[in-house]
Amino acid sequence: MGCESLKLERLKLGLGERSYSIWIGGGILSDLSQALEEVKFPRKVAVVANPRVQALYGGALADALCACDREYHYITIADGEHYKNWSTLQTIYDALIALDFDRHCGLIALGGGVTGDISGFAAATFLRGIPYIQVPTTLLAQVDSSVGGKTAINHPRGKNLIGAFYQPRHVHIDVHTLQSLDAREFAAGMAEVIKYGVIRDRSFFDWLHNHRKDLRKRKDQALVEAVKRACQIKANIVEIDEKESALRAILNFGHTFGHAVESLSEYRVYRHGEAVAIGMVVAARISCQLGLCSADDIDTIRDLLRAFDLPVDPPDYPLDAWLDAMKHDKKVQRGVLRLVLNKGVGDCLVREIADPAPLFADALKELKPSR
Ligand SMILES: NC(=O)c1ccc[n+]([C@@H]2O[C@H](COP(=O)([O-])OP(=O)(O)OC[C@H]3O[C@@H](n4cnc5c(N)ncnc54)[C@H](O)[C@@H]3O)[C@@H](O)[C@H]2O)c1
Ligand SMILES: O=C(O)C(=O)C[C@@H](O)[C@H](O)[C@H](O)COP(=O)(O)O
Ligand SMILES: [Zn+2]
Repeated sequence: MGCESLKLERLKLGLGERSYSIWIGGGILSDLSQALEEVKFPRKVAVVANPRVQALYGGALADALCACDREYHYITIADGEHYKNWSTLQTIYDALIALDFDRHCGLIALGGGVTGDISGFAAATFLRGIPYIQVPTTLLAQVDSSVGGKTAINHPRGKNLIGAFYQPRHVHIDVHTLQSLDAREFAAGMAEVIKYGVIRDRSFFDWLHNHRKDLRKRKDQALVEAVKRACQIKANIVEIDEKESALRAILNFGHTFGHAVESLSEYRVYRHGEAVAIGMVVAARISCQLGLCSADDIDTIRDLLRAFDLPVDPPDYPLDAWLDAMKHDKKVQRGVLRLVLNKGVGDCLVREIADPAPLFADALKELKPSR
């Protein structure tokens, strides 16, 4: 693991008056003032974080907020995917009301994707919308959830079923925060990074393969490059289709099955990224069955996931349970499941699947760990 000095990278996500910058650097957590001034962020701020992240980075962020003359308050939420729910959202609303927040106050989400998604949804709905900033501290949040404005909470029957599209004013990514992540969380983030290569960019996929050792060692330069390329791919897609009327659905590769893995296991067993890793292998298998990729392509994808110690084998639930869980996927149209399928490695498409049962039965049989 290393902390070399790094150039600040600035990306732009262009959405007219809702455009914002994504800054990526090392050690930039303590230097938020320029970004806050650029977006005229409110003077009264609430930072949402869980106890672990608050203990690690709350002090540095508090110093940064003091340095730019912000009145700040911390709102502490419980740690874990199974707390991405109504009750935690209510905790945030209660705190904002107790702090006399008005529309000229702002939220900062400091943490992983759970904190980012729930804080973003609180910001979207409190007083019908207050400004917020994403300060992601997991790899998954830095490459995916902090960018693009999908905010949500889970429902026991399905992932992210209650939410809103609501863009942040700024995304502030400090890759040095990734040094304190445990190995499992780091790997979970790599699943979403690999996703971008599979759906959109073969050269990025190959770069990930060639730099897997540096990435596993969390070398700063490799991390910045991976985060930057991932955010750029996502930003390009969101700029074209902010609200997922078409193209954006490809960012859901591996998620139809992955979300079913999460909800069937009650959000307590698999990290989101782990579930997506399994879901991508299932999607690749179905792509192969439909003639869109070769068996070698499945192996290529699975091998890179395994190189980061990600799970690739679907857990053992009955076929009916899988099919029922996938009914709640947001890509379903008029009751028909739509899957994102890879064309080789580096390209993909979305296809309606009128009769998913035989395809999934076959994929699950083929992917049984004993083969
Ligand atoms: N909105 C989107 O576009 C989008 C995209 C992808 C995923 N998501 C959502 O993101 C969530 C998953 O996010 P996640 O993987 O970041 O999980 P998470 O937010 O639960 O964070 C994982 C763990 O890492 C800890 N942590 C955070 N930063 C740390 C750090 N720097 N050092 C040490 N520990 C740290 C957290 O306390 C937590 O225990 C899911 O709910 C998923 O649905 C949303
Ligand atoms: O940004 C998107 O669009 C994505 O689909 C990114 C996914 O990685 C992410 O997990 C997202 O939250 C899933 O969206 P959902 O609409 O299926 O809940
Ligand atoms: Zn995801």
